[in-house]
Order: sequence, then structure tokens, then C-alpha cells
Amino acid sequence: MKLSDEIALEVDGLRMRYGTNDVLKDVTFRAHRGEVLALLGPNGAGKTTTIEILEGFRGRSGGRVEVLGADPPHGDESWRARIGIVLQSWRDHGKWRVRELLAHLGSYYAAYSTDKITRPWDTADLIEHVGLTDQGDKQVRMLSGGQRRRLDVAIGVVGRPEMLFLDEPTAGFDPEARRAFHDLILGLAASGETTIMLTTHDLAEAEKLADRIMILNEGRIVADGTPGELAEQFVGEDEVRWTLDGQRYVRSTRASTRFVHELFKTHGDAINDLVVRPSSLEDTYLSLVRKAESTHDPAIGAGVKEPAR
Ligand SMILES: Nc1ncnc2c1ncn2[C@@H]1O[C@H](COP(=O)(O)OP(=O)(O)OP(=O)(O)O)[C@@H](O)[C@H]1O
Repeated sequence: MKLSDEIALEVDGLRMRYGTNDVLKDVTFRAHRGEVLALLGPNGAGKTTTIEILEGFRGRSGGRVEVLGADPPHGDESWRARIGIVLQSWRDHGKWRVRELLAHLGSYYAAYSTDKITRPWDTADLIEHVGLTDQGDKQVRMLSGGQRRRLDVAIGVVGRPEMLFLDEPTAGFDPEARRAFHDLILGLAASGETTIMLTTHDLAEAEKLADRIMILNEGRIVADGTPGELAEQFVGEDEVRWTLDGQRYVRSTRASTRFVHELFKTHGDAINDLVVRPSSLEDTYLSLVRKAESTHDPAIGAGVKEPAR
């Protein structure tokens, strides 16, 4: 992907303290226009806090934040119109019908159309995009959990945002809804106009959607790069399984090719059922989070903050 020169998001030394709990200690990253960023991290790492600060919902304890050129708490209405938000919690509009609610919320954005971006998103088209065609005339309170989540996503994008924040957007989705959501995000990303930042616990989802993955742990970004870069920077161990004389064996190694070669040299045709499972992004993630937890070493983050491009 060719990156735009335009910076959509800039976060420098962000700090957040709740009482005596320093949740964000020094969070620094930036995003170019059109990039899709996935923010990963264990429960309680501060992902929602980070997203809420960037949206302007939550004040911060320190550091600099700029989203589409504005400091979020001071963004004006036209800035707000360029931001889309999909929160974890559902704001209830139970009696509204899906189609009416989207048309109503969308109408707020009409005044903020530009030469390039027609706002809002056409209601029927949007409903189809999020896979709610059959539910368009249903009241919101009649929707299932997964359908409400799709509606959350529709509400987040109805104004055709230039910057879209999604906090665990696919929690509770069935595989079909997940696929439809992925297609929607990839479609938005393909235009190159929408910068997207999402949090997720699903590594496969991060790998599929994101240009860049950032891992937040212990108040800092401990890794930042494309899925491939992360795997390269933190080479995990491959898993080799085999059977020998009816006995099953398993071994983790960073040098699986050499190991397998030695195995055959020693045992030849007696080796059966050989399987080599390469180290996955999940292994990388787990080893990073464990490493950061066990060492508390800020240098782990310092070496990888700026991905090579
Ligand atoms: N309003 C608040 N007041 C005090 N502490 C808070 C508040 N909101 C969050 N916290 C604490 O800040 C930490 C980070 O919470 P946050 O919700 O940002 O994490 P998260 O990474 O989004 O977690 P999860 O993956 O579980 O959603 C947690 O320890 C949480 O208890």
C-alpha cells in the first residue's frame, strides 16, 4: 500500500492516570490518512481508554494528541462530523426502526458534505452494506445482539467519516456477520480516504484488516508494525511433531529446518506423521505480552516503535 503523506492521527507521550493507577504511561504513534490500525492488548491494558481519549470523550493526564488536525476535546462540530465512532456499549434507541434511526442520524451530517465526500451514506445502501436488509423495518429492541452490533457499525459510518474508531467491533458476531463486517471495513479502507483504528482481541481479524498492528501493554506500545514485521522482529518458535516407533513427540524450535534435517539423518524412514507448525502471530503476541510483563523493560518498545517502511 502506498501511504499518504498526510498524518491523520498523532499521539505523543500520551499519559492517563485513574486515581493512583497509571494506565497509559507513554503511548506514542501516528497514522497516515487511509491506514487501518489495530490496537491489541490484554484485558485492562488501556485500549478503550486510548480510543476514548482520541475520540474526545475522555480527558487525558498528559501528552499530545491530534486527530484530523485538532486536539479532540477542542474539536468543533465540523471536526466531529468527520469522525465516526463505534463504541462497546449500546446507546438505546429501542423504539426506533432501523431505517428511520439511520436516516435520522444521517441527516445531521448533510450540512457537512464536501466536494469529495457526500454525507450522509444513503440509508438503503448502508443497510445493505452492514447486512441488515431484512431488519430495516424492525424496531431496534427486536434485533438480536449481533444485529445490534451491525447497527452500531452502521451508526458509526453513516456520516462517511474520515477517521473511524471502533472498539471491539466484532465482539458477539457470528462468522457470517464477521465476514460482512470485514468486507465493509476493507471496502472503506480501499477508498484510501478513511483512516481506521480498531481494538480487537482477535488476532486473525487484526491480521486480515490492519495495515499495522500495535500492541499495548503495561501502559506502552510494545510493538508496532505490519503483521509480517512483527513476526520477523520477534521470531517465535516453530512446533515440530512426529512419531517414532509408535511414540509421539513434539518439540519447539527456532531452527525447524535444521532440526528436521537432523531428525531424518538420525532416524531416516522410521520418522512418521511429521508436522511443522510455523510460529503464528498469536505466538508472537503472547511472547511479547509475557516478555513485557516479566521484564517491565521500556527498551522492548523502544526498538520497534517505528516500523520500517
Ligand atoms: N473510569 C475509570 N475509572 C477508573 N479506572 C478506570 C476507568 N476506566 C477504566 N479504568 C481502568 O483502566 C484500566 C484500562 O481499562 P480499559 O477499559 O481502557 O482497558 P482495555 O484494554 O480496553 O480492556 P478490555 O480488553 O478488557 O476491554 C483498567 O484497569 C480499568 O479498570
